[in-house]
This record gives sequence, C-alpha cells and structure tokens, in this order.
Amino acid sequence: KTARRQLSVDYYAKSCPQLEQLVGSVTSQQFKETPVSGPATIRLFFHDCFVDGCDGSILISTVPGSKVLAEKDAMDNKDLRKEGFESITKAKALVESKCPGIVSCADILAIAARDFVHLAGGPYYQVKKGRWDGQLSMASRVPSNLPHSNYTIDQLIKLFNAKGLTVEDLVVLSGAHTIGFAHCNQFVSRLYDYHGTKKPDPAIDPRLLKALRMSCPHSGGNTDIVVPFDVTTPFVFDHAYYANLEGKLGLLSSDQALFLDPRTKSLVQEFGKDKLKFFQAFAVAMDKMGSIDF
Ligand code: HEM
Ligand SMILES: [Ca+2]
Ligand SMILES: [Ca+2]
Repeated sequence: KTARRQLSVDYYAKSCPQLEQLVGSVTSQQFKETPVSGPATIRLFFHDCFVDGCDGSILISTVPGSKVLAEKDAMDNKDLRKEGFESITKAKALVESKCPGIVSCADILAIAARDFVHLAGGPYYQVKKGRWDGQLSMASRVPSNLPHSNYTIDQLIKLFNAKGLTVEDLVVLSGAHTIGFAHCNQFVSRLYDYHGTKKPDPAIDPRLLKALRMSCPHSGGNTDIVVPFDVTTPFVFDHAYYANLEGKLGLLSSDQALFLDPRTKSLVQEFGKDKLKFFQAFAVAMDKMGSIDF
C-alpha cells in the first residue's frame, strides 16, 4: 500500500453530500428490526481496522474454489454475526444508487459503527473519511493481529501499541463490551478449570459464576449459546462495563484483567465513575482506531 492517506470529515462534501443520511437511514432501520446489528457492526469495524488497517478487507469473500481463504473465513472471524455484514451491504447498495462509484465500503463501515454506538445510547462523534478499499484479504493475516480472550495485559498492550494505540485506548475501546454477547467457549475455562487448577477463576463473582455455569456446561453444551458481556445493560451503550469489572462481573479473562493489572486498574475506576469522560475518550479512541492504516 501507499503512504498514509489524509482522512477528513468533509471528504465527500462535494461528491456525495447526503452520504451520512443515506447510511443513517439504513442503520436506524436495522437497529429497530435487529438490535444485535449494533454490536455486530462495531465489532466488524474493529476486526477490519486491526488487520492491515481500515480498508474493508473484512468484507471481502473468499473466491469460490480458491485455496486462499479471505479474512472473514479465518477462525477468529467465524463468530462475527451476519447482521454486521448485512448492515454494510444494505448501506453500500443505497449509497451506490445515489453516489455510484464514489464511497468506499471502509468509510461506510466507519460511519455505520458510529451510528450504532449512538443509537445504543453512546456518544455521537464526527467520522473522518477517505479510506480506500483494499484488494487483499487473507485469513493468514488474522490470528497475529487480533487479540484473544485469554490474552494477558502484556499481550494486549503490545498488540494495541503495534497499532499505534495506547494503554488508555485499550481500556477505553474494551468498553465496547458494554453491549453484545460472547459464546461459551470464549470463557468456559474460567468457570471450571482456571489455568489447570480444576477450580474456577477466583476473580468471578460467585453469583455470576453460578449463572454462567447454567448457560455453559463444562462440556457437551450447545455451542450456539451466547451470554451478554454486560450483565446489567447488555443493549445500552453506557459505562456499566467498568463498574462490572470492579464487581468481578467481567466476562472474558481479558476484560477482568483490566481491573487486576495496576497499569489499567485506575483507568477502569475513572471510567466507572465518569460516564462523560468515558464517552469523550471513546469518541477519540474510535477516531484513532479508524485511522489505522498500514
Ligand atoms: C481488547 C481486546 C479484545 C478482545 C480479547 C475481544 C474479544 C472478543 C470476543 C471473544 C468476543 C465474543 C465473540 C463471540 O463469542 O461471538 C467479542 C465480542 C465483541 N467485541 Fe471484542 N474484544 C476486544 C476488543 C474489542 C474492541 C476494541 C471492540 C470495539 C471497539 C470490541 C467490540 C466487540 C463487540 C461489540 C462484541 C459483541 C459482538 C456481538 O454481540 O455480535 N471488542 N470480543
Ligand atoms: Ca482491514
Ligand atoms: Ca451496557
């Protein structure tokens, strides 16, 4: 790819002035009909930006018959919900009908992610545009570029730093887990056999542990079951995620770790206390994540 491109809020001001309204009509409709489109699309944006920058590479399908799998067919992306892809496909179709050949899918994804944050009760912020859609999408690029639910704080900080993101960005962006759901396999080891101890993770509230064990048996459970990240307000974009971490109500090991490590604990406490501070920081961090370009 070429040198860093300059993104700007008014990139399409002349070529497609109604862009944000067009995308907004689709996102608000989707949010009404299928609220999980929100978390699905926000996660899609994250998974696009972390793998070779925000270039829409997550949206490309594997060429039928090809041995080279596209990103979306990588193991780490198998559980991205179809509703996220559908939102972008619908928005792209509407935008193409009014502004043919002008707007990148990567920009539409950035705008849609912002819309869904706002629709769920989160902050509204300006989205810079001007991303170009990439042509390359390889599943082999995915594992080393996305964090896993059992990552340590060291591993998380290292990965985020490699993307130009700070420790604070890590804590702020993890706050996206204030909405959405995860499958049992992402945290089941915490419930029964934490690090080979044959005991649960001591950093889980006993009542949450009991509830999670009911949804997620040790083995043989339904692999389609999902549970909310935020036990208090799973559909509302608020700062409850952070207070939950203080109360040992984090779902993934990587969530709870933010409250256990001295480098991130005080940030969790600050955002748990101050919703406005979280919202402002989230808007800034999404802009930074949306500018990753390699
Ligand atoms: C910090 C490291 C992170 C890890 C280890 C992580 C891991 C995960 C995992 C394992 C899931 C559940 C997938 C499933 O079982 O279906 C998930 C869901 C989700 N993640 Fe993250 N994530 C991280 C950061 C982020 C960031 C930075 C964002 C966005 C800014 C984000 C947004 C989401 C959303 C919205 C969902 C819910 C998706 C849905 O319900 O469809 N995550 N994440
Ligand atoms: Ca990408
Ligand atoms: Ca919430």
